[in-house]
Amino acid sequence: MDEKEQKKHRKKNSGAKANKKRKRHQAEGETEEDARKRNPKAFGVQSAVRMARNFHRTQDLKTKKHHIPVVDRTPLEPPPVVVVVVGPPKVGKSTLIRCLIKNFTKQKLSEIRGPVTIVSGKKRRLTIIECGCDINSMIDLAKVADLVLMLIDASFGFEMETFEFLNICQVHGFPKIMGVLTHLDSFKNNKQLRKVKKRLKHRFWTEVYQGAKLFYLSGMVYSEYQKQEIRNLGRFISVMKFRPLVWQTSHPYVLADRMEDLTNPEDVRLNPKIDRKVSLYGYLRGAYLKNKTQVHIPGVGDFAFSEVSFLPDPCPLPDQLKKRSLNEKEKTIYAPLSGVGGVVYDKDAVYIDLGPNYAQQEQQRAAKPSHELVQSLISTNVTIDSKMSTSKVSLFTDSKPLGMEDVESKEFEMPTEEKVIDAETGLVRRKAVFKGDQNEEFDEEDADEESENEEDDDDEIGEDEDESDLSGEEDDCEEDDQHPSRRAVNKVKADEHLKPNSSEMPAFADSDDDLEHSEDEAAEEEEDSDGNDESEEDTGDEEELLREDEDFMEDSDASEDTTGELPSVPRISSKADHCQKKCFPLIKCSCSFYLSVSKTITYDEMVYPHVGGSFQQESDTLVV
Ligand SMILES: Nc1nc2c(ncn2[C@@H]2O[C@H](COP(=O)(O)OP(=O)(O)OP(=O)(O)O)[C@@H](O)[C@H]2O)c(=O)[nH]1
Repeated sequence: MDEKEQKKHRKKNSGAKANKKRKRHQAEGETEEDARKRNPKAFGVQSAVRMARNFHRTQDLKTKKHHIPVVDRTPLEPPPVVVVVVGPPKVGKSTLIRCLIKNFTKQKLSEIRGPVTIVSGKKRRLTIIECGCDINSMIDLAKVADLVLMLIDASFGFEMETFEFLNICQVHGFPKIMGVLTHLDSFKNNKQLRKVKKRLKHRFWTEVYQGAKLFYLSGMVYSEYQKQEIRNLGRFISVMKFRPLVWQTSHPYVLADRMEDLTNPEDVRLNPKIDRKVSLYGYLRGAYLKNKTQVHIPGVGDFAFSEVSFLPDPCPLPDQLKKRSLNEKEKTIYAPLSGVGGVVYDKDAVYIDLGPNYAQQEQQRAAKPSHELVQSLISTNVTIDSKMSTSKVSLFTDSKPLGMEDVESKEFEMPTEEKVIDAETGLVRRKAVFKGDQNEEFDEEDADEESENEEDDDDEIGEDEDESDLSGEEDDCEEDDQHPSRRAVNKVKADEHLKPNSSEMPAFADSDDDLEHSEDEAAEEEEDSDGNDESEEDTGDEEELLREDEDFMEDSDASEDTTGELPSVPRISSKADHCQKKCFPLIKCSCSFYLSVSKTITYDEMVYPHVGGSFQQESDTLVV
């Protein structure tokens, strides 16, 4: 019987016995070298390819370690990481910033202007800024960027802006760059989508580096990118590590997130090219900043600070308590240029943020017209009286423009004010009463009577109702041989012309002078209207017709008085003063805009943020 060959005994490599054996060998002094000698085959080169691969790997690791000794000067509480969102026009930069802000802070910013600082984690803040498509903005922001989100429209492919920015980045050292593909929803075919993604990815890797991170935003839901994708991107940004760039760590620099022009607005008005004194606010990055050092402001030039001071952190990191995530209170946002930032203490004022909703409403409702009003008031060189006398107003789209002569031609009158107390709410409402309203009432009554008698004057009543038909028939008022009801219709027409005229100057309507005047006027108008009523009671008679015409002329006189007072200087100037006080920061903004584009002005002790221009390395410090 053949005995089955027994399995050979395998030496134990682990366990108590093996450990005992190993210890014994060590005690005897046998090293790895000895083991190699004892069994050279086991340690010999098995495969040349594997050997080469191993060699490369160890070399790679060694070179990686060479970077580590770079001194990281970031303080214990580091400044916010500068995230620059770059891309061609309409690629979705603003949408992405809005989504990121919403993701981190649960707040919606309708309009994004300038840098927005948010707390993104327990130890990280982000300053997100959109980079315009002009080369100057790119140059300036490439210097200060820690992370670049490079947006690419996948439906279109790469655009020149992307490559321009990449080239610019090479000058001062490459910041971290992440690609973001948008407009992926425009692909209906999955195969094509995959192909495009692959092509763009490889192109991106060639330009940036092999394996550079590329995010895909696959489409929009209610004008926002998909929540999960934004969350992933946000998470990635908030845990990402940054290697300090030599240029950035060796230069102190400030990315100004707020600016106040401290120059007296009156001086600026008198001389728009006056030297300005400007305060810039922002986090200091890179290195320490000495007082009275020279600073370079891109696009403007080199200047010296007059003063540098510490301010409380407007967007602080949360307290270092042992917890996993931020609570709602800690998710702060600071974006003064976009109108967000709570209470802000300024050199000469305190600003209180009234919340995003309020800001939006204000912007939509009141702010915009008042901007224009204030700006036009500041930039005006001629008096309002003279302007009013030469200006013309077109009340309806088809009507001929009305000048001062027309207003003085005794055809129109201002409405009178009637205070109406609301019985339910007790509110006092200021109703504008036109003479024509009474005429209208009369017409209606008259028409009722006439309709009972089945007369043909219904057409005129129809005209009365149809305001638009009346607009182009001003000259008819002067004709004396008209039917009285027709006359009344024309008066209504005149009043209607005045209605928009009064709304031409809404800003002056609530001044005190105006109110006082309106009361006087109201009394006057009441008298006039009484007269009118009398005249309207008897129609068809020629004498009455003439009398009515006289009344009309009187009314027109009244209207002349009213309209004559509209452009009077005290009323307007008082309102203008009021506006100036109310909108003070806006005035400063408008002036600063002017300065930023003008380079012929000489400035003294002035610092000014301007994203544009090239950096000359004459000064140590950079303020963007
Ligand atoms: N379908 C689709 N539309 C997008 C996508 N991304 C952005 N949009 C739309 O593109 C338009 C432009 O978006 P914005 O965020 O204003 O683009 P932008 O780059 O900030 O534009 P500029 O500031 O003018 O350069 C908006 O109407 C977005 O709704 C996307 O992925 N898919």
